[in-house]
Amino acid sequence: MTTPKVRKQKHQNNLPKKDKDSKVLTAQNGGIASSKWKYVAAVLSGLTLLAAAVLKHRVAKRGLAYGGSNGGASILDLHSGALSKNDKFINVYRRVKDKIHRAIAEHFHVPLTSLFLTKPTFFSRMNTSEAKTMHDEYWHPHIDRVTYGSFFYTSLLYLTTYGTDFTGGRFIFTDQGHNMTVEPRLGRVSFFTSGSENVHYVEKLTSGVRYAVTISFTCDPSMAIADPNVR
Ligand SMILES: O=C(O)CCC(=O)C(=O)O
Ligand SMILES: [Fe+2]
Repeated sequence: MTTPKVRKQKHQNNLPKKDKDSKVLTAQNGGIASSKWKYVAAVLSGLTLLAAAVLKHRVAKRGLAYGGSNGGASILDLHSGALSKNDKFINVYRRVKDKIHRAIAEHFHVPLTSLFLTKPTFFSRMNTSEAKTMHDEYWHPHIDRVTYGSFFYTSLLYLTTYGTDFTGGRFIFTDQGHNMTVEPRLGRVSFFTSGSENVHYVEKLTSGVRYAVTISFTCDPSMAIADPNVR
């Protein structure tokens, strides 16, 4: 969505037909679905869900309202998420980031110490406005490792709910055999390996506004970004 490399993958835009084994993880059922390379978790609960709701209002909505593209997709790239507060720092998404970091390490059997936050890590907003630049074209099937370079693992935390806040905008994994559709839901987390095994796209929105956070991790220490030890 954010780099020119997306355009190079445009030839893949013949949207594949869903195979009969495809799974739809609906916004209502709150379930868990996984395969070897992907995992869609149940919604966050307790304080982490509260943290997601706070992120939606304080960072995604307010932050993106400060700018915004003329087309249908906007991002606010925060990388480490460090924010000055009085005489120290806080991290605006530490609670959810730590939770997802642990979950990826556990699911993919990677030691926590070999899994580093990388960039871009960003908030996104999508709406039904007509695309004005290629950065607005989020609906092309793509491979995150190609698009973003440093990603080994992609995670998505959804801040709005399909069917309530927007329509269209479902996330589709296109691989045959493990075809999966994810309906975003506030607090739902999805993570997957960022390579060619997980080609995916987001359907065009047909109404409303969709907010999400993409938090990405790498196993290459040279691509790690500072993750300040802040509270
Ligand atoms: O917001 C989403 O569900 C995914 C967006 C995406 O695929 C990307 O930014 O690379
Ligand atoms: Fe992607």
